[in-house]
Amino acid sequence: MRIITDRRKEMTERSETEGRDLLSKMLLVRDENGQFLSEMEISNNIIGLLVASFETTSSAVTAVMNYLAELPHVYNEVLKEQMEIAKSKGPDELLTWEDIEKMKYSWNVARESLRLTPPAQGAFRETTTEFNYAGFTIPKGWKTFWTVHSSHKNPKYFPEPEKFDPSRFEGSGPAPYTFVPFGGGPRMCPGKEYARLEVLVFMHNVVTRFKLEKAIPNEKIVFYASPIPVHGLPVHLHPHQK
Ligand code: HEM
Repeated sequence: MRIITDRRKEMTERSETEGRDLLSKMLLVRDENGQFLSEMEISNNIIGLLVASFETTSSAVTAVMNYLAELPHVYNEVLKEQMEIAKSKGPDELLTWEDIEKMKYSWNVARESLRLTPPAQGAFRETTTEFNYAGFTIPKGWKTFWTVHSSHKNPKYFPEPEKFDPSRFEGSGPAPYTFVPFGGGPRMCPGKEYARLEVLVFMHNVVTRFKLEKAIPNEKIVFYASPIPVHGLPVHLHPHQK
């Protein structure tokens, strides 16, 4: 809270009108009544953003690494795709947006990982109208919780739902609103594209350098807010032969 108070004072003294980072932008934004956000609201928003972005992405990256270590045929296909991209670049050249767009198989793998091991389990919605679901009447105004698992494991939309099969995402992919690791509708995750970038860049940098071997073969997955291997997924990294 003190950081927020000090920054507000500093910005007022300097008559700053352009936000240079998230905190200063939040200090400048006004609500529909022209009021600035309170320090408590700003603090809640920043903590909310950290919770929504950090643990989810870390869980997603960990789950992908776990599958790559466990499934050599999937790892080999990802390696092939990522090596093609790596070979097309100079030694210190950074990845570009065009490179990310080429990572089609890798993204199918990441999506299949998000389907089977989703970092977020669902979210709340308030019903705007009464409706019937599975023989139950849900009245208008009730708070409901939609879950990711019931859709992701539904054999009607995902045959052999427990099988890791990235080809489900080829072509037009799953039907709308059946693959929902980032939610859906107007409150869908705003960090979705950023998360895609983080996961794919991580995959590229690990796979093009190393083969992965799990240090604990049957490591248990536990749920805090997101699923995470109980010991943090220790792996042996074997550099590729030159
Ligand atoms: C793999 C990573 C991530 C997953 C699986 C994920 C998943 C989700 C889900 C399921 C929701 C609820 C959506 C809904 O109610 O329909 C959500 C909301 C949200 N996410 Fe993410 N998220 C991820 C990464 C991120 C990142 C990187 C950021 C920010 C940089 C972020 C920021 C948010 C915010 C602010 C909300 C609340 C949106 C609102 O209520 O309007 N998320 N996320």
